[in-house]
Amino acid sequence: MELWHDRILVLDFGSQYTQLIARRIREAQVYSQILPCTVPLATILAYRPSGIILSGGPASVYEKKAPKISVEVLNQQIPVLGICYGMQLVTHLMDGEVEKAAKREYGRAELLLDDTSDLFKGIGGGKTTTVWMSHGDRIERMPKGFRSIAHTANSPVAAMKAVDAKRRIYCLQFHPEVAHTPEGTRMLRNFVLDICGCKPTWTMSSYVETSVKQIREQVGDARVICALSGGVDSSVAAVLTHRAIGDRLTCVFVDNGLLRQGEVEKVRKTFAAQFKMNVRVLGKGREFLAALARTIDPERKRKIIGRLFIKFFEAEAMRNGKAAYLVQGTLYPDVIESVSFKGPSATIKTHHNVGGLPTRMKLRLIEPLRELFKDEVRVLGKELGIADEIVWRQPFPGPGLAIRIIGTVTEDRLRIVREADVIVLEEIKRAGLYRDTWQAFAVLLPIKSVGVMGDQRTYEHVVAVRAVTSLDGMTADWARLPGEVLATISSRIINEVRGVNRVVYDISSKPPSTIEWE
Ligand SMILES: Nc1ncnc2c1ncn2[C@@H]1O[C@H](COP(=O)(O)OP(=O)(O)OP(=O)(O)O)[C@@H](O)[C@H]1O
Ligand SMILES: O=c1[nH]c(=O)c2[nH+]cn([C@@H]3O[C@H](COP(=O)(O)O)[C@@H](O)[C@H]3O)c2[nH]1
Ligand SMILES: NC(=O)CC[C@H](N)C(=O)O
Ligand SMILES: [Mg+2]
Repeated sequence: MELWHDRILVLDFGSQYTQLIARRIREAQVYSQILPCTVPLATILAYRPSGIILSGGPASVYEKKAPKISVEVLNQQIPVLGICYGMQLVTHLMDGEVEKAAKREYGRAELLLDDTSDLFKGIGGGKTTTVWMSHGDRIERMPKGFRSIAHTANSPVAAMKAVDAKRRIYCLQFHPEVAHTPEGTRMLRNFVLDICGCKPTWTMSSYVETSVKQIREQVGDARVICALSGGVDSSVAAVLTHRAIGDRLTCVFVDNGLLRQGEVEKVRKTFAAQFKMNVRVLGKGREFLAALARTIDPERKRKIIGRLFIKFFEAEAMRNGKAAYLVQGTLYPDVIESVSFKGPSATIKTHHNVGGLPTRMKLRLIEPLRELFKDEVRVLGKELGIADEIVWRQPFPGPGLAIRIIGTVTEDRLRIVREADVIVLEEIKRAGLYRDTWQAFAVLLPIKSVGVMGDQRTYEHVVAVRAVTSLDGMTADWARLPGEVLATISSRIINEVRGVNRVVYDISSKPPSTIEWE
C-alpha cells in the first residue's frame, strides 16, 4: 500500500496565523505543510502539492522589500488560495493594483456573497456571513481575468477568483483560518476537498501506521534510547517507537529530585507495567540537590540541571550496548520556528532538553512527532492507548520544581512547593478547569511575612499561585479563576502546608512576564 497523502502547501509571508491555516486543513484530514515564501519553485513542485495557499503577512506588496514569489508559482495548474497579503500579492504579480486603503479594516465584517458556486458553496445561506478582517491595503483594480465573488461595505473586492475555471486561483481579503470567521473552516474545506480534490486520508491511525513503518526502516536492527519525562511529547514519542521496535527501545527517566509528588511511581506504572517497555529510572536526586546548593541565579540553575541531566543520560546510554539512535519529541511548531520566514528570536531562558547529546555521542535522531501540532499529538496518544491522565497533562518544565523555588533549593523548600502543587492541581481539577488551563502551579517566594494563627504570631513563607491560559505557551494570560476556587486553594495551602502563612495570586500576562518565574 502506498503511504501517500494528498497535501497542501502553505507559503508563509510572516502572518501570525500561518500555523492556524495548516491546522484547519489538517482538521479536514488533509496533510498540510508550511514552507517559507522564499523557497524556489523546484522545491515547491518536489512536494507534489494538490494546492498552494499564500498566507497573510505584515508587509505591503507595493513596498520595495516586500516578500514576493515567482509568478510562475501561479502558472502550474495547481490551485492557489491567496489570503490577505496572499491576495494582494496575486494581484500585484498579475498586474492588478493594490493601494493603501483610506480606511483600514480590523475586526468583524459582514461579507456579502456574490458567487456561491464553489469556494463559498454552502456558506451563509448563499447571502451573507461574518468574517474577520485585518488589513490596511486593498485591491483597487483586480488583475485581468479575475472577478469579485464577495464584497463588504469597505472592500468592493473582499474575495475574487480567476474567471478561467481551469486556472483555479482564489483570493480572500479576510482570514478564513481564525475562529472569528465562523464559516471559514467550511471555505477552506471547499478549497481543499472540492477545488483541489484532496482525499481526506490524514488521520492519526494512518499516522501510526506510516510512522511505525518509517521508524522500522530508519532503525534497522540498531538500539534506540529515549529520554522519557512522562510529559505528553516524550511519552507519545516513546510509545510510538516502542510499537515499531519493541524491546530495542530503552527509556531513561531521570529522577532529579525536582519532580512533582508521585511522578516516579506514575511513570513506572504506565510505561513499565502497562506498556511493558524497558524503563530505567535513575535516582539522582541527591546529586542534583548537591550541585544546586546555594545557587540563586535562574540561568545558573537551568544550566547546572541541563549539564547533569546530560551526564547521567550519557552514562546510561553507554551502558546500554551503544544505542545508535535517540528518540526526541520535537513538535511541528519547533520545526517551523527553525525554518521560519521571521528571524531568530532572543534567548529568554535556556530550555532544558537533550539536544546537546547527539553531537557529542554521534547519536542519530528519531523525531516521530516532528510533523504534528500539540493537539494532534494528544489525539495520537489516545490512538496509541495512552491514558487521559498523561495525554491531557499540563506541560511541566524539565528543570522541574527548582525553577519554582525562587532562591536556593533545599529539601524543605521542595517539600513546600510539592505539597502546595498537589493542592493547586487537585482544586483546579475538582472545579473542572484542568483542561482549559494551560498550566496551574505553586511558586515558593524567598520572603517571609507576618501572620496570626490561633492567636499566635507567625512569621512564615509566602506561596504564589500561578494559573494561565494559553494556546501554545508563547503568549499567555492569567486565568480568571473563580474566587471560590482561589479561596479554597489559599485556605488549604495555609492550613495543610507547614511553613506557609500567606498565598498570593499572580495576575501577570506573558509578555511582559513569563509563565514560569525563572
Ligand atoms: N526527568 C526527565 N527524565 C528524562 N528526560 C527528561 C526529563 N525531563 C525532561 N526530559 C526530556 O526533555 C524533553 C523536553 O521536555 P518537555 O517538557 O519540553 O517535553 P515533554 O516533557 O515530553 O512534554 P510536555 O511539554 O508535555 O511536558 C523531554 O521530551 C524529555 O525527552
Ligand atoms: O521542557 C521545558 N524545559 C524548560 O526548561 C522549560 N522552561 C519553561 N518551560 C515551559 O515552557 C512554557 C513557556 O514557559 P516560560 O513562559 O516560562 O518561558 C511553559 O509551559 C513552561 O512550563 C520549559 N519546558
Ligand atoms: N493580514 C495581512 O495579510 C495584511 C496584509 C497587508 N499588510 C495589509 O495591511 O493589507
Ligand atoms: Mg515536560
